[in-house]
Amino acid sequence: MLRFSSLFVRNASSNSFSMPRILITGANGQLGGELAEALRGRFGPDAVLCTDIRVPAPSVQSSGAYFRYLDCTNKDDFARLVVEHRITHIVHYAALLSAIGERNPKEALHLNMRGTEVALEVAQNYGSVIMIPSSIAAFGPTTPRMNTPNITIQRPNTIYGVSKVYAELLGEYYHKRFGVDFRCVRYPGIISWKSAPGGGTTDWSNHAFFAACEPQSAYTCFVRPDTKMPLMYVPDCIKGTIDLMLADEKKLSCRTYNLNALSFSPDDLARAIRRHVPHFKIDYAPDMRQAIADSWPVSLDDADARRDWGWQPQYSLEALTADMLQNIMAQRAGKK
Ligand SMILES: NC(=O)c1ccc[n+]([C@@H]2O[C@H](COP(=O)([O-])OP(=O)(O)OC[C@H]3O[C@@H](n4cnc5c(N)ncnc54)[C@H](O)[C@@H]3O)[C@@H](O)[C@H]2O)c1
Ligand SMILES: C[C@@H](O)[C@H](N)C(=O)O
Repeated sequence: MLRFSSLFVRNASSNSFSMPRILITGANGQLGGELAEALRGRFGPDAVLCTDIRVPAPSVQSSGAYFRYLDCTNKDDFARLVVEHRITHIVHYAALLSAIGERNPKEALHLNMRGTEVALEVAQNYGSVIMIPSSIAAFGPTTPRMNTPNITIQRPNTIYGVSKVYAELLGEYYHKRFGVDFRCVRYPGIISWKSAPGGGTTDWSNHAFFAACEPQSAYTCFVRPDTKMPLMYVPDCIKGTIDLMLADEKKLSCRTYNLNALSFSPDDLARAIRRHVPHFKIDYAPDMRQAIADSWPVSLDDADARRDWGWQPQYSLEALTADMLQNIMAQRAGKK
């Protein structure tokens, strides 16, 4: 059920909060609804305000979270929602991802850069904690690809990657210069079944599961079979995000953290899917996304996140595969 923000305001009785009140930008994307649902489960029905420029996605509607229209590049509108809803935490998700960003570089430049600037300004002006996810896309072809360190060479060659480095550095600047409580995780490619991915280079890892559950059970993959990439199941991503958001500030030795979980290729995934769907077929037609994938890490060193705030992913490739297939099949049978 979709809820409306007038109820949200009615329950905000003072300016001091023992519970966080979290605004998510770009909440209609792959990750927003899942995060909203987890946060409401943890902090109660009034804890989350989802915002986006599209009508609420099914995952946002089923999360039960309040929804308001917000173009995150509009500073006045953004500030108004933060004030009216007594927001204590901002999760800035709105962005154009890697592949779609290369098709629309000027649009990506505006949304990803301006959106970040506005979100940080609002966080500074109203004292909100701000989480902005970065990505494996913040690395580039000259970065060490195996066990990529937290601090290393960052010379990405996509507009999305450039914008993620900008978000990391600008957030750290706002932290040092203005005391903004900026927190950032570099997500790998995220795999989920409730919402489709938004146009990235890791989308194959989602598409293959949905194709496997079609009657013909066949998928044509846009990167080569041996393209190993860092990937993660959405429950691990959401848990990591919330854990960092709530972590004791004194324990944070840095503001931007690598998060690692799994590394696998389309060929590895096809073998895992065939353990459940033996007739699954995969073939390959690499396109421009191959060059992007080849410029990104294979795995990340996430020792800092493990040490500082206890990051620990739960899902293996086998567990993720079984859970994805079971949920997609239940969804198709009308049971989800
Ligand atoms: N999904 C992944 O695999 C992944 C991996 C690494 C990092 N991330 C980061 O996590 C965040 C969320 O990713 P996602 O996969 O949910 O993205 P997505 O592309 O699925 O969703 C982005 C959302 O932003 C919204 N949006 C576009 N323009 C907007 C505007 N002007 N104002 C407000 N909203 C606007 C879109 O309508 C969309 O709902 C992004 O910052 C992304 O870079 C995602
Ligand atoms: C990796 C991540 O940022 C996104 N899934 C992309 O491929 O663009």
